Amino acid sequence: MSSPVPVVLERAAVTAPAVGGVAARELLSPTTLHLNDRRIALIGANGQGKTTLLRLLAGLVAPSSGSVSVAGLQWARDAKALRGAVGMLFADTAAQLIMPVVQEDVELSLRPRRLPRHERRAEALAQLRALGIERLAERSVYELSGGERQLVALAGLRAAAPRLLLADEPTAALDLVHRDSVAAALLGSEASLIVATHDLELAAECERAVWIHGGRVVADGPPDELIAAYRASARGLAPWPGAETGAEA
Ligand SMILES: Nc1ncnc2c1ncn2[C@@H]1O[C@H](COP(=O)(O)OP(=O)(O)OP(=O)(O)O)[C@@H](O)[C@H]1O
Repeated sequence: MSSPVPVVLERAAVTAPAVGGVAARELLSPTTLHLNDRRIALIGANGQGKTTLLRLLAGLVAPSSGSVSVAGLQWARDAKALRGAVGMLFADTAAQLIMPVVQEDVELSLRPRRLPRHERRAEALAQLRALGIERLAERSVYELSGGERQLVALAGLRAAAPRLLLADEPTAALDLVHRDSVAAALLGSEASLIVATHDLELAAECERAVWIHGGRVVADGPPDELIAAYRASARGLAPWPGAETGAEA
């Protein structure tokens, strides 16, 4: 197994600019994090900043202050190298599938590897088979269900073989059988994984969890401990982090 891809945030913050009459808003407070584990789960309630952090790591949003580096590289300087090294699976995969037919879409991800056509086809089919969706190979991407799209997008990402895989709610739309195959594919991948998820079973299988609340990292450590604390807050058995001190809940 390859060593984890180091991700370093030094007081990195994200601010959404003012739009029309809506004031600028800090989505992620200045955050310092050193992530160097193979499987990391981002947990927390809706709208607390998990996707914002993933978007920062994927280079989809620039830090408004501070810095972010992935494998020692920064998006502002090294975008070309990072594009090949980092892959993101979006929660809404509608925009992630580009080609009209499933197999062609997965093959597109294999282009940079410059394989002969027949090898590309075989590899694309192997990726679909690994997720239990070989039957979708000839289908139009426009006809797929939400869960099927999620699986095809993951097959394409795996084919691209990024070193760091960012996944936003990868199991949310899936039935139990496909949820298990996606969880196994993510957790068993050669790539380092940072996954934002409400699937606490998936989070529990990671090596480390980071709990994000109110745009801040409020806890960071072993998944079992963080999940127990998060459950207690979500069920009203403990205050939300920061609530005792009057910070935003
Ligand atoms: N471009 C933007 N402009 C303004 N606000 C934004 C923008 N993007 C996200 N937000 C807000 O930032 C907050 C955090 O959103 P984010 O998507 O990071 O949450 P999340 O923890 O991933 O939530 P969920 O579990 O619901 O996916 C939310 O209140 C969201 O409305």
